[in-house]
Amino acid sequence: MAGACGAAFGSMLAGLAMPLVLQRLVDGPVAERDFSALPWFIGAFALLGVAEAVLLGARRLLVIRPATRLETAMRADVAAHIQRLPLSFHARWQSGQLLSRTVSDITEIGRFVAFSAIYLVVNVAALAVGLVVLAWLAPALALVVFLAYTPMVVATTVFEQRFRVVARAAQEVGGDLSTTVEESVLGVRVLKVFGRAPETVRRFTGQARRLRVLELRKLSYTAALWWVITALPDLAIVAMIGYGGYGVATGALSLGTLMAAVTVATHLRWPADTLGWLTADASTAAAAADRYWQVRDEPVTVADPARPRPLPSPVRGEIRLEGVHYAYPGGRAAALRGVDLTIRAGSTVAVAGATGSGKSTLLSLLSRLDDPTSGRITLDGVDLRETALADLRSAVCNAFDDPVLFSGTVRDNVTLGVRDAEAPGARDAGARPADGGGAGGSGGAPGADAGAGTGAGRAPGGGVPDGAVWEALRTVRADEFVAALPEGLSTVIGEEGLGLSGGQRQRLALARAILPGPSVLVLDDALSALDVRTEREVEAALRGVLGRVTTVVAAHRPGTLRLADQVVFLSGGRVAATGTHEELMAREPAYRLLVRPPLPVAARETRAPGPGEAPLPGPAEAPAEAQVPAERAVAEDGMAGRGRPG
Ligand SMILES: Nc1ncnc2c1ncn2[C@@H]1O[C@H](COP(=O)(O)OP(=O)(O)OP(=O)(O)O)[C@@H](O)[C@H]1O
Repeated sequence: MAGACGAAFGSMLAGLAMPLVLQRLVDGPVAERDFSALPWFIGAFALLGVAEAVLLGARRLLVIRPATRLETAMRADVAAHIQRLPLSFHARWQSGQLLSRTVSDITEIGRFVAFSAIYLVVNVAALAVGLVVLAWLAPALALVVFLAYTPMVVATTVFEQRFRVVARAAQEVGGDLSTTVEESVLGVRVLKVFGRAPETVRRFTGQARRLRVLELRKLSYTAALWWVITALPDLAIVAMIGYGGYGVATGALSLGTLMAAVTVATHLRWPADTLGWLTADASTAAAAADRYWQVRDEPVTVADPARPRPLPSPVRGEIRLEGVHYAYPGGRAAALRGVDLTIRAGSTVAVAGATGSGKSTLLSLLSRLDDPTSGRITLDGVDLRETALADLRSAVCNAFDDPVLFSGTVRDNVTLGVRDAEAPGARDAGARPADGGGAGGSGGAPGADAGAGTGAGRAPGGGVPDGAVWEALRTVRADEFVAALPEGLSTVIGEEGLGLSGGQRQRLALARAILPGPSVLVLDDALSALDVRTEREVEAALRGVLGRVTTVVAAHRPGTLRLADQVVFLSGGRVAATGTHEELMAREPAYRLLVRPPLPVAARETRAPGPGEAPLPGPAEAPAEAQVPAERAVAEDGMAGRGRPG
């Protein structure tokens, strides 16, 4: 960058030297009509011209590498930073705003660094050097130029302040525009069925119009500045010619000096003219940099400790929550309020509770998507904050109710959680090179795919053998539909997994969670889109395959709750009760109401209570103390919800 500045400055000096050679030529050989030295003058002009051109080219070559490298580095840096930021940050920020900051704002900064920054420095220097040269040639003419250029500085300062505000507003609206596009594309089905597509288009058009108004305001500021910036140097030249012409006529000034002074003033027009848009560029880049640093300065609260404590090997999977509180930034009430819980290694624990009771929040803390506001969580006795995030996330895998799939193949999506070193089955891949077919429950198709996709039955992503991928798919009953896809594991599924049913997407997300062979599996309503029969099959298969894995599952359905060794019943962010499903059904009316709400009278008359279940009181016969807390629990949790799914 310094080299580029030097080259630009050199080319500017070469340009400014030409009028001085001109002065010598006019006052010397031309005035004396002695052209013997003319070739030297021509040579000097040619040399200065070539130097100016070469140095300009050098500036461009020198700057382009560091500037593009800076742009790429900033982009990579902010993208990595966004990935490190906790869940609470992502809950606050619109994705469109993040998109515009990582894409268009950094482009603005890159452009400023590559071009405008250098010329802002060099052109201001050119104006200063030009004035010094003029003062040396003819102080009176320098004064004329100086007086003309002073209002330009004032105008530019005022312009910069105003333009920056509008530039910032335009960038914000650009971010909103990206958010609207993104939401309208992701939510296209909802918008269509509720007939809201035209309204979204109207919203988009409104934002586009607001952007246009702001862009027009930017242009009107620039136009006003341009007017000042173009008019004043012209006026200066007119004044110089008038005053200088009088000086030449009276003999106070040589013709060569006047020509040189006017040429210098003309030469300074470009640096003066460009001040307008260079300042505009600087303001835009400054506003973009503000927006960039707004994200970059967000503290990474969930980070590796300075000296990470290793988890025991192998991880047993005992989890303890001690006085865990969690409050979302800006949330009205704490989502978790003093949760104490022990989850035995290898056990299956179901977390139940009304909507908004804190299930998803609790589950997200187990893999440190965020840290408790107070209290602590340990895994095999190690505080989650004391261990390396990579180790923790190898040990704990999540599947969510909203299964996010990325654009890529089925294989890419399912092997997403596997790091190269830990590829399951990689050790014994040699022993069963083509076991993709064997693992797939549907006969030859999976094997055929394994062969067709990779040639050796090994997946490219993470070095996971296709056999292991099929095994995971079979466990979650996804092997049949994947085998029926046109290219099996290599079928490209669209962004967000569109093209697959909700249940199919959930099963792929589940296969992704079990493939790395975690010690703790966290399932946040991860089977909610499956029909009851498939859910039972998947649960049974999961139990068989996962064996001693600690499983924490947020669940509503009695079938899932019954399978758990322990059910934790949350209410309003607190553990209201723990026990087996049957115990809670027998002794917790609120739990009973949640899991099996009162049936309509006709149905209640024909239905006998289940095993270990006390008869369910109807609204009329329920004891007041049993019914009120239950209803209040449900109502409170419902009230606490902000309509945002966990
Ligand atoms: N990003 C957020 N910002 C502020 N409050 C939030 C946020 N996400 C959740 N909450 C609040 O935290 C509480 C617990 O939410 P959580 O999603 O954990 O409930 P849940 O039991 O999983 O609900 P559901 O069964 O509906 O998924 C709710 O009151 C909810 O409104």
